[in-house]
Amino acid sequence: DVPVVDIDPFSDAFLSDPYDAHRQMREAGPVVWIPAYGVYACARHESVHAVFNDHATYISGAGVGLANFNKEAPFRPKSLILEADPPSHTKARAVLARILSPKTVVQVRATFTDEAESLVDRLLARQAAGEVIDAVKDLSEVYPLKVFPDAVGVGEADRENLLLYGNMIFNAFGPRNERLQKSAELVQPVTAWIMAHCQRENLRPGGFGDLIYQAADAGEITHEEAPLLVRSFLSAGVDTTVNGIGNAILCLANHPEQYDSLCADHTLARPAFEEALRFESTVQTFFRTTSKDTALFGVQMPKDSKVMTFLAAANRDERQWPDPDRFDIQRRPAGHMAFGSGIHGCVGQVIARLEGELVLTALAKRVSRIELIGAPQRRLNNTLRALGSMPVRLIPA
Ligand code: HEM
Ligand SMILES: CC(C)Cc1ccc(C(=O)O)cc1
Repeated sequence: DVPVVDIDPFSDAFLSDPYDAHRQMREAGPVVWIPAYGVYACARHESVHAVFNDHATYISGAGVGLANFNKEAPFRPKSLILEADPPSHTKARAVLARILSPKTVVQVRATFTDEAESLVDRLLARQAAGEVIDAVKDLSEVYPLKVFPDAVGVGEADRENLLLYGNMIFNAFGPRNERLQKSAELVQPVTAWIMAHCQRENLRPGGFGDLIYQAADAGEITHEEAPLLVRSFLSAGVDTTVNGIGNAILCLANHPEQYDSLCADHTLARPAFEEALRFESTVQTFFRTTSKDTALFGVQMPKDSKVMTFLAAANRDERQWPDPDRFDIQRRPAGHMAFGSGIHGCVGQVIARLEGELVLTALAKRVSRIELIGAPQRRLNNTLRALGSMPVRLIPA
């Protein structure tokens, strides 16, 4: 029967350094049982991929966190896309996929590029004037908070609410632990601010948010659904890229020879960002729920069971990747699970890749080395691999 793995995947120790426990779970089998939370778990690439690609057996409608919406009320009104199954998922997905499309990337690339290059220029000027630059507070938290809300059409004021909200939402996919309670202390004012900025009158005409209301005008979705889909942009569109970019900068600071290759060939910016997503996996875990009694790689699971998928563990599975614990920007990590897979695979990934590419390119053009001048501080989160601070010296090119 199912191998048991006695770990707590939401403890500080695990979240600070999960890699040995990932290996333990992979070695134990394709599907294991975590008694601490009463969940099945998949840490191998083959089983994580299998779960994401069978959306009828492993559903999202009962929540993609630890909480089973068949048994307890959601932390907030359900997402119409993330926490939905076909057929309702299909229409919402089509609307967001059209807004966050490769064509959109062409339209925003110049603006996103200017923002990245001018931000790095300003950081070098501040450093030359004697300031210590923090690659999290001054760069990876700043850039996504400028370009994406601008594109959605959110006003400039109080945007730090987007970071507070993201932190809370990603904690809410985990257990109701002290970490979630702390981040939920602000839930009232932050949620009020978020919902206000999902209303059409607070969204710039023609921005990504307004385009959702235009889809409602065209009858693709209802006007009641529109604000909740804008909420999806505000929930998923910032804290993810903040940490995707932060993790990529840390990887390059920790592997200067890789950064040298990037500086010698800027076309490596996109593969470098992709390899950082594989190596550090911004989104570490999330869940599905079995829609019927089923068996996965020989392990029987009853209907209504929670299945925890460890994307970060799948992304370092030696059965899938040669030398998986080596950060290598020349690797082509196609097939990684950092954006998920299947019908719920990240609908914003083209925007995420654009932001990552442009920040790394702006750095590679102007900075010959990123030196850590103090230990980076992690920001522990139930779901995200996140950084709190990273003091650096940016050696000008
Ligand atoms: C490095 C950045 C990002 C990472 C690592 C990431 C990761 C993911 C993952 C793993 C999923 C799958 C969730 C599931 O299968 O249940 C997902 C879905 C999603 N992502 Fe991203 N994401 C990123 C950036 C973005 C951005 C910039 C947006 C823009 C709005 C976005 C919007 C969404 C939405 C709406 C979904 C739900 C899609 C669906 O359920 O069909 N994400 N993302
Ligand atoms: C990695 C995913 C779980 C990120 C995410 C969060 C929230 C939403 C939403 O629709 O609110 C969608 C995607």
